[in-house]
Amino acid sequence: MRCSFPLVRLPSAPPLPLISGGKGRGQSGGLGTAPLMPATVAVVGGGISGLAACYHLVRAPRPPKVVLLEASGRFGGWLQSTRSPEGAVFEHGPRGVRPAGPAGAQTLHMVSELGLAGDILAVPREHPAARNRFLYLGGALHPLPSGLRGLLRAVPPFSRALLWNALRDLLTPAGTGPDESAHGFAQRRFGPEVAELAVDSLCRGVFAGDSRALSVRSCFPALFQAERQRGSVLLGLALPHGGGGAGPEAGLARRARAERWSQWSLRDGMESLARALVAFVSPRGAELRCHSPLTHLCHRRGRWQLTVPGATLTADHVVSALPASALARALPAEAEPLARELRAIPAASVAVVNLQYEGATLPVTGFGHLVPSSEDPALLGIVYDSVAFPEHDGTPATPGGTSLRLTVMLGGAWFQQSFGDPALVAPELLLSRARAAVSDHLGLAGTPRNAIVRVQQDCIPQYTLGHWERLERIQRFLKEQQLPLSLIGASYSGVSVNDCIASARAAVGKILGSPPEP
Ligand SMILES: Cc1cc2nc3c(=O)[nH]c(=O)nc-3n(C[C@H](O)[C@H](O)[C@H](O)COP(=O)(O)OP(=O)(O)OC[C@H]3O[C@@H](n4cnc5c(N)ncnc54)[C@H](O)[C@@H]3O)c2cc1C
Ligand SMILES: C=Cc1c2[nH]c(c1C)Cc1[nH]c(c(CCC(=O)O)c1C)Cc1[nH]c(c(C)c1CCC(=O)O)Cc1[nH]c(c(C)c1C=C)C2
Repeated sequence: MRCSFPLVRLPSAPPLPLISGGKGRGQSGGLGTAPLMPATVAVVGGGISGLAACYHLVRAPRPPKVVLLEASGRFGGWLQSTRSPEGAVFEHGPRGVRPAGPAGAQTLHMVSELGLAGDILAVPREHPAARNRFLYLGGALHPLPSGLRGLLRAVPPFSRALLWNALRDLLTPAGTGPDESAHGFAQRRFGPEVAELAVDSLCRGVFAGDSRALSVRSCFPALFQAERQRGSVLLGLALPHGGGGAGPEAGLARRARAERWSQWSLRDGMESLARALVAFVSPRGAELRCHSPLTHLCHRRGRWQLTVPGATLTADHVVSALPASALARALPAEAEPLARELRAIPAASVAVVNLQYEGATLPVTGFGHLVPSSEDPALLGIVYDSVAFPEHDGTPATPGGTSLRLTVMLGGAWFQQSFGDPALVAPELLLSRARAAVSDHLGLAGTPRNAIVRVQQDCIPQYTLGHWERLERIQRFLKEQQLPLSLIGASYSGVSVNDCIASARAAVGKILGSPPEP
């Protein structure tokens, strides 16, 4: 079966007008082009991005027919929460969402409309889980410097007061290259110590990635822009900048600002956000199909044909909320230029080990600690879940006792070299590495009451050097071929839950010709 990806256009299917992602739309994110108001939209991939796309589509004044295809037997993608018989909640994917910025506010608006406002668990900015983060280095935990003390005095493991790094940033001329590794950028602007300890760990704690391979332009766009626009990262972040505060702040977002939330979760865990989206979109006409992996996607005579085992569907517009590599696998040979770019967006695997200890006490209190790659490449960090969200601890084994939840994250960009093939690694090995780390780093040597090991394969996309050019080539291909295909999700312009939801909203805005309400 041949598809019409090449520049050949059939006479019966004249090109439909394009809605460009450019002027006047006021939204970025969501790669792709769209005809005006398609009758049928197929959304592929039922993670938070695909579900959020369905949510915005069904809320349109005249919604198109919406079909969602999900390969697995459940919806939510990496939003995975387990509740133990004692009522403890364990997160195997995201555990906290930031309320800040327009994307944070839009997510909260959605949460509110889904009827979840009463389920929010918020962490205020003054809380230890918001204020304290640690580095594990040289066999000891070190608080990450904050406030004036960290600026003026040398705080181990840093050998100098951060003021010197700040001065270096103020005096170093802005870079001129189109992109740079996060490591190279930090080294140039703040010096080797900040690059090797702080930025190395930051990249591990957000992307499970290697700062020497990750792109500063794509992973930390605010830092990159700050340097380019103000000549200094610190000045750029401190001075007011255009954009940002778009849209009226109401409801939950206003409450989040008033109560100074730093992050939030949900009483039944993050997966309950996916469940609420399914419950919202299904009665509004969206057809949700799980166990329906897309195996082939092609564009013929102006319509999409989507092949899933045992069936072929047609649609006017496709929203791909798949990981880039999964979309590449479904494309026909004629779309090789697009598939090649998509395959070049890799993803890192993370072993997520949830542990719960009875009657244990942490030596420090905070969000958790990160481990620089120079200390132990295999061990990314440990989240002290009970500090941020004690409501998820469940009932302790003994009345009046305590039940401490921790999550150890292992592997990431170092998975293969540390543990071998993620598909073959023995869970017992990961569990023993995780328990050893908890014992060595935190002094908790007992037997955990609960232990869950999940190997999350290819779970965090890696925006490597030149990622922005890849996105431009993808965009150009879609535009030249006039393909009614939108690419959303973590593979492109931000991995956070907020970014994924924002990419879905922006793509639906382009499909419908106006930004979704509100
Ligand atoms: C361990 C971990 C911790 C994280 N922590 C945080 C955090 O604290 N805060 C935060 O904001 N973010 C966090 N994130 C990031 C965030 O959770 C993810 O980036 C986000 O959930 C990705 O959503 P998505 O819908 O784009 O992709 P996915 O969740 O990957 O969804 C894609 C879906 O497509 C399906 N699929 C694949 N192939 C096919 C096919 N051929 N046909 C049909 N369907 C297919 C998959 O089964 C999946 O359901 C974390 C991620 C991980 C893995
Ligand atoms: C140790 C590994 C990881 C930890 N969390 C993640 C990994 C790979 C994944 C992750 N964490 C965050 C995000 C969303 C990013 C965003 O823009 O909101 C993702 C995908 C949040 C986050 N976690 C840390 C930071 C600095 C951030 C960014 C937002 C913020 O500042 O809150 C640090 C951190 N992550 C982990 C630990 C143990 C840790 C610090 C102590 C776990």
